Amino acid sequence: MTSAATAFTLAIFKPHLLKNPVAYGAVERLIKSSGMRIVTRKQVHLTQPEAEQFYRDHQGKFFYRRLISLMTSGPLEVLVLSGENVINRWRELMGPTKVFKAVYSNPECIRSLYGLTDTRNASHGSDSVASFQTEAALFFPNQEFASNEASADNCESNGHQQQDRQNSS
Ligand SMILES: Nc1ncnc2c1ncn2[C@@H]1O[C@H](COP(=O)(O)OP(=O)(O)OP(=O)(O)O)[C@@H](O)[C@H]1O
Repeated sequence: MTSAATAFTLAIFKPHLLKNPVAYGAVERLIKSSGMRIVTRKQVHLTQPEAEQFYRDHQGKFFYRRLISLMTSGPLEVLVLSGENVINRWRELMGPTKVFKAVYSNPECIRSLYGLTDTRNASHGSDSVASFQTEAALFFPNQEFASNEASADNCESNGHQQQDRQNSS
């Protein structure tokens, strides 16, 4: 059965979040308790050209170099999440881009709890369906993400298998 309400987003746990097992576990629990599903996930260590491609829209901004430096500083985890209105729900869970603002406006959000600076703000989330499609094509070029419950569920088990393979490699 096709569900128009099922959607996808691409989430990234930035390198400093991955290095903190307590924060990593807490964010994972937040995702699960919010009802979003983890469709697939993998850890990658971006090269400089890959990070520059991912953040090409920010080229020239004052924080661009430090952003590329952060995103290439160690492994990060990329996840595809699914669920109703998942783009907005994940962005809400993350909170505002700027950690200082996050702390005051939403003390329970991920960036408030685990962000260190405006750049090292713990996580990323697609901001639109078009962004999700571009980002998913970069990180999961051989996977299709179909908007129906059955394929999301199938993908979830595939995702665990993929994670298991990566953990064992
Ligand atoms: N003013 C800033 N100072 C320092 N770093 C910034 C600033 N604005 C954005 N960044 C960094 O660039 C990333 C991308 O910025 P963008 O404006 O797209 O924010 P966002 O949509 O909230 O975050 P993301 O795209 O990572 O989900 C941010 O997550 C943050 O790491």
